Amino acid sequence: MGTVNEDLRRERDKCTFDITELTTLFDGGKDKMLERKEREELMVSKREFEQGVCEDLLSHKGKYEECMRKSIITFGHIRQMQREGKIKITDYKDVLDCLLGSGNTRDGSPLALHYMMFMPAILSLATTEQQEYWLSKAWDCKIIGSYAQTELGHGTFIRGLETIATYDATTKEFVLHSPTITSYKWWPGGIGHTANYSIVVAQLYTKGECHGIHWFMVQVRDEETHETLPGIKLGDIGPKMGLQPVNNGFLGFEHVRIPRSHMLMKHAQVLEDGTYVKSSNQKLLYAAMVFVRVLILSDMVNHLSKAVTIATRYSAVRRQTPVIKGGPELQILDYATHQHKLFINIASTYAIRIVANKQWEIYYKVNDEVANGNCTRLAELHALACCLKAVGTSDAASGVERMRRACGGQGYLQSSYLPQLGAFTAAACTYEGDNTVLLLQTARFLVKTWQQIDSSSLTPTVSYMKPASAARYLDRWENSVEGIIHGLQVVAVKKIAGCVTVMEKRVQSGMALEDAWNMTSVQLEAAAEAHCRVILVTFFFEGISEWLAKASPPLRHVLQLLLELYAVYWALEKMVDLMKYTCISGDDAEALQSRYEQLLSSLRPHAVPLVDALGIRDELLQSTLGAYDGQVYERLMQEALKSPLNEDRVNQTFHKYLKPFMKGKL
Ligand SMILES: CCCCCCCCCCCCCCCCCC(=O)SCCNC(=O)CCNC(=O)[C@H](O)C(C)(C)COP(=O)(O)OP(=O)(O)OC[C@H]1O[C@@H](n2cnc3c(N)ncnc32)[C@H](O)[C@@H]1OP(=O)(O)O
Ligand SMILES: Cc1cc2nc3c(=O)[nH]c(=O)nc-3n(C[C@H](O)[C@H](O)[C@H](O)COP(=O)(O)OP(=O)(O)OC[C@H]3O[C@@H](n4cnc5c(N)ncnc54)[C@H](O)[C@@H]3O)c2cc1C
Repeated sequence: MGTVNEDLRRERDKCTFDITELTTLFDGGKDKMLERKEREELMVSKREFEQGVCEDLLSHKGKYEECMRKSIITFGHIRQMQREGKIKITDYKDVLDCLLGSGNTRDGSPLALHYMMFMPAILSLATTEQQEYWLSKAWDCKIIGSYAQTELGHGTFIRGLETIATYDATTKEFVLHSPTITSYKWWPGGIGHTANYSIVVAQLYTKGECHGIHWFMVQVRDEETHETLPGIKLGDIGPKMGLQPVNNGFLGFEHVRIPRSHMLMKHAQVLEDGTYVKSSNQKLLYAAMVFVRVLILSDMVNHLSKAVTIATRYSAVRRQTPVIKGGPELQILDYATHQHKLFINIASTYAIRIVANKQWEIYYKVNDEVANGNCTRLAELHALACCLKAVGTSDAASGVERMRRACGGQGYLQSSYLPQLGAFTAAACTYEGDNTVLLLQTARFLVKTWQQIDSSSLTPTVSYMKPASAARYLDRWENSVEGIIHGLQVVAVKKIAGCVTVMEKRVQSGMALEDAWNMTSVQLEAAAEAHCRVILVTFFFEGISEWLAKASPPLRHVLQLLLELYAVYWALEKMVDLMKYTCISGDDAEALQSRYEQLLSSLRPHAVPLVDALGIRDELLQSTLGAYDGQVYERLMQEALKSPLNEDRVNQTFHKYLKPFMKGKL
């Protein structure tokens, strides 16, 4: 729009640190930042980018079609980069990072699952030869894939899936069948009208015996005509709360035959004669889910970055109520309650970015170990990925909702882009494992760790449990980031220990272990969350310390404020637990509250620069409220005028219904 809103300009004039310096750290280095900017520049400069109608105004079908057009721009660009050797399948995480961070659609993409699940599943579950065959096709988008695991009847309990794959040794084929309505695959992204292949999860039967769920490559549509193949039943599942163009669908099989080579056999195999060869570790079969959970945490950074950018810029522009009679109305950003809404979410954005990067490091390390036959840390990685996915998506979802409310009524408009971000983050709380279920998986690991604490050495992410349970550790409280981390560690350990004690008592009183677990599961979920809070604050602390070593003094100061705000906020949120389990006093708690309020004031001048540093360009932010120039009111009006309802001065329903109704004729 051109001129920058005066209030926003003033915010930027006051900036005390080098924004590019912070963007460089956030992006993971200068090269990565430049690559991202170059990629985004290329993408938005494409002629096709601007064309088309606003997705929000389209029908369910229209959204799919428009998003397909736009997705091809992004995915075409990714393929081009890959053909030029700029990105490699070995750096698959980076491929996904570019894809998710620089996506140009408003509400997801029908090709998302191809990259987010289909290819990761091939990488995790296919043999080298299978990868050579399938990945090259998928990587070049010669085939488009989906991932069909969830069924109408079962999502969480995957051992209860009903789709059957029976091996026929006479023809060396598997026969896929959906025996009941509840066995129909339900939710696979892209299956509705986009994918021609899908990875399908089914109960494997060979030589009359069931060996549990396994993963199969199944062609569902003709590669040329895109017609559904015989025996395959599929379609779209209809409008959802969001992510309309992701093209989630249903899929069923009527005795569909696929070659033996289409079972993904990296970990378990069926030999030609039908002999089943078990995986050295059956949990490796779940490897793709771990990868995607790790990926989802990274994706939350994109959504939260957008939400805080929109809300913070809008809050600098929006003025409401003079605090002194006759004086100017205040920027809403100046209200402490407003800072309380915004700043923790700005801090969370930085925290989740750092934690997600650390999780990737652990993921790759453990994966290398597994590739060399060492599965010692597999359970730990699973527990970590589960709780970080659960707490990360839940924090992102509540953060986005808070940003929506921080924008008042305007935040409720689709043109603000906050409702779509809300739908993205809400979906992430459910897909790839419902958050409660995942926290209970982490709790299971924590309980086992606690029960073996004296007899075995602890893996790194739970190593704090031993010192934190020592009496000496409990006797001190310190109002500092390190002190808060100690306190949160004590809380986590005490909660886990408490759950074990309660369960033991219940079992001793005659309850079955499973019932005792179920009855204690509200506490178990909370214990897993407490453990995750330890991880989040600790990783953020470690990551910021690394950034501080590279940062110039003005930036260092702001980063320290951000870290401290994050730690103090969570100490205050968890005050009941801290009071219950540590020696924190009422005075300490009051001092923390007062420090928190000081931190809000200290961060106030840095709010706009901190979101500018997230580096989201307007074309990707796609928000009337969040654009860099802050011309909020002009954009809101412009978008409102595009509403199809404004095409007619008098809508036909006036004559058809309203007028007769008002005249008492209807
Ligand atoms: C233009 C371009 C723009 C691009 C923009 C892009 C926009 C994006 C758009 C959005 C895209 C949407 C993407 C959506 C992707 C979602 C896909 C899905 O949901 S797919 C569907 C996802 N569905 C789900 O996630 C389903 C969730 N359910 C599950 O994962 C499982 O059923 C379960 C884990 C809960 C239990 O499983 P069960 O077999 O009953 O296990 P038990 O409890 O009996 O425990 C047995 C033992 O196993 C252990 N263990 C378990 N897992 C693992 C593991 N992974 N590893 C290691 N170990 C593991 C466990 O610890 C235990 O150990 P121990 O204690 O015995 O030693
Ligand atoms: C937008 C979106 C995209 C998706 N994409 C795909 C896809 O591409 N491919 C695919 O296969 N699937 C996909 N899914 C499905 C998704 O993975 C499942 O919805 C998810 O795993 C939850 O399973 P469910 O829906 O069966 O819920 P349920 O398991 O029925 O859960 C319902 C409720 O019961 C609770 N519950 C269930 N079991 C337990 C338990 N043991 N202990 C305590 N509480 C429990 C849960 O916490 C939850 O609150 C997608 C879902 C969404 C929303």
